[in-house]
Amino acid sequence: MPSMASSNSSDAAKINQGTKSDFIPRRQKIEQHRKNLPIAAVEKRLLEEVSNNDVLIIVGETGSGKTTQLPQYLFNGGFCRNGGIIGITQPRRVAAVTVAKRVAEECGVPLGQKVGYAVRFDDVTSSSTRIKYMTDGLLLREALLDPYLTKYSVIIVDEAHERTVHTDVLLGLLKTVQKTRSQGASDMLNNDHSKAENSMLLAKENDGQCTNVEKHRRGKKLSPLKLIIMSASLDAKIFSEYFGGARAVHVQGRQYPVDMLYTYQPETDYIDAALITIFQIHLEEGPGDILVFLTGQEEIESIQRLVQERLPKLPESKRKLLVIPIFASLPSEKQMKVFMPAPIGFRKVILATNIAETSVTIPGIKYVVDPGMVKVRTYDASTGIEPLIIVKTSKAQALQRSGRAGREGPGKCYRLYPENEFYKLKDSTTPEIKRCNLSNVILQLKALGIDDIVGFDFLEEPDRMAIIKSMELLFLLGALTDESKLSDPVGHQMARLPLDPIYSKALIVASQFNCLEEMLIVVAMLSVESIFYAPREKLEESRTALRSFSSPEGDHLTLLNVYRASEEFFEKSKLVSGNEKAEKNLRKWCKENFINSRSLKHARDIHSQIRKNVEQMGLRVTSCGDDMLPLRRCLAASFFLNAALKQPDGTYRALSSGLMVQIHPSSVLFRMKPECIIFDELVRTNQNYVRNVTRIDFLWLAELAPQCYALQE
Ligand SMILES: Nc1ncnc2c1ncn2[C@@H]1O[C@H](COP(=O)(O)OP(=O)(O)OP(=O)(O)O)[C@@H](O)[C@H]1O
Repeated sequence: MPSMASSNSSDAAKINQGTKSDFIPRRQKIEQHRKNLPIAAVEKRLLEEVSNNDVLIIVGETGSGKTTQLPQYLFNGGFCRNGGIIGITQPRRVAAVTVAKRVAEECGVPLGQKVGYAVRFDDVTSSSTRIKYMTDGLLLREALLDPYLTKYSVIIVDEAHERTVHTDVLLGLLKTVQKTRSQGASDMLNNDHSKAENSMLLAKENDGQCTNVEKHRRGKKLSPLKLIIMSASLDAKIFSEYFGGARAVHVQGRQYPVDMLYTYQPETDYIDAALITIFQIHLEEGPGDILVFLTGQEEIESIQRLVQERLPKLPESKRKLLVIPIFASLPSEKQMKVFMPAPIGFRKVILATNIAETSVTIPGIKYVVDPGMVKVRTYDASTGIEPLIIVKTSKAQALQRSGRAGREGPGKCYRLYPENEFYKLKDSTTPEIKRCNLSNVILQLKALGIDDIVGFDFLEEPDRMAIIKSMELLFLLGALTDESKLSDPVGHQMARLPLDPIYSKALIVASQFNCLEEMLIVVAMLSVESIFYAPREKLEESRTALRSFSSPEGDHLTLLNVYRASEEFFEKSKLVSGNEKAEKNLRKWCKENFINSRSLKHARDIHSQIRKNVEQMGLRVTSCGDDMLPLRRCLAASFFLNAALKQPDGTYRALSSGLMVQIHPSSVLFRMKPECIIFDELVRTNQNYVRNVTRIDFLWLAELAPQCYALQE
């Protein structure tokens, strides 16, 4: 058992927790709760600050009420007058959804009316929505259709300390939007350029050719935009400087104290230490649920298995422990399970990735276990590889994690490292923009009309090499012209699809190769994690199951076979037993075939969503039937940057980076080793492995991607 030292580092002011009876109606309880939040004491002052400052930075402790309360104060303070919307961005969809639900409840309105949310593929808002929670990525996409974000009177960028690439780009964009909007539309319509533009647009509108954006621009009066940047652990200075010395205010006080505990010694195996700590809390501490932060699905599933294996060894009275996982690739209805109360007498243990790190309040959580590790994607511009690596969290992340306790009553946070290690952690996380492939961002900026990427006013400039490499990739995919402008129609179509540029390209090419029906399935299946699972004790059986789907042409076609087989089974089952029973039967079918039913369900959802997208764009959804040649050629025509050639020793050379790679053992082509392949991703463990691989003909590369391969013949 890791021995823990308690620290009084929590300087939290304990405020009246109330000992009211549970019989008080829920609404009254919520009202009482709202009044007790630290932010409530400064409501009036905050409203004045927002009125007096166009940009305001708010820093306040976790749980003080920023995310849920400030939008309501602004609404009541008249900031939605004239129909303006208060938009609040979150780095993660689970936060946007759950906070919106909570705020709708606090306001006593149905979700989707006054209070709503919008995340990729899920919009729960209406024309009456005035408080809208959304992901930062979604607001960026909205800017494509409404470049001045005219429907918003206030935009709050929440959890800005996370510095996601979307938050960083959004801040740059908002800076320009705010400037333009404060100059006002009267200005726009009065200067000569705008007058000329206006009459041109009027003519177009009369001819019925005006787009929505243009209609909007024509004669629309722009009102000023208020911008608020918020976090619990924000380096206010960098944001303040970026916005020309913007005002920063601090909201003091925390709702409940959180007792911090550290180990005496560093832990050699944090998984084992987490497992022991879960049982230590369960057996020795009072009631309250446990939230454990892990780095990914694999770790979560392994701890879930270990807890479940050990439970039967406990005395019967201690076996009521319910393990619930939450990670990004889990379908959203499964994610929502963590927010449901445990059955009476049970304690919940939530195993989460950093998806549950910021903004969310998970009811019942009293104990947080933080091993101090996180998985991050990095980007090596010279090779184009984006390896996922496990690193120590920053101080900001550690604070956010501990902040998930102490939201409904006093809490405890178990950091599985010594206290002095905490002080050695980096203050904040390296901004994602400095460690990611920028092709998606560049595509979006270009679609917004921002052509000079290097000259864009970034909060922190990305690496030049990363910009150049990403532009090169977009150029080779045909999204950019020789002048680095968005190409028509391919570049514009790619920007409209909410997918990685290579996947978008694959869908666009597939419509020309008459295999879009199949490519939609392949892209949906590639977008989810681990379709197959192979339990150690049933390795042989799972291999046999996989063989029944496997295609000698490779993994993409194998994934297609799985999807088609599952659809066929589902449709037949639905005819016989109805929809609900068919869903249940499908889960059973998945289990028998060693397929991860959660991942398959997620792929089905993504499939129907992207199908809608391509149909709206007017792409032809036709099928190549049983002839898989067009699909493989289409994969070559879109994944050509991920092509590799077999070497005499059986390894492969990736053609665009020159890296030596091997086919991952999970691939159906692992033993077959065809001459030439394309792959979906390159992962670096002890070796460079390529995953999701398809056999192609080397000559197709020169034919289908001459911009890349013609000269190499
Ligand atoms: N879904 C919920 N269920 C129950 N209580 C909630 C819920 N959401 C919020 N609360 C309560 O409201 C308080 C304030 O939450 P809010 O998210 O506004 O704080 P915050 O200051 O934005 O915190 P953070 O910086 O961690 O996001 C929480 O501490 C919790 O007590």
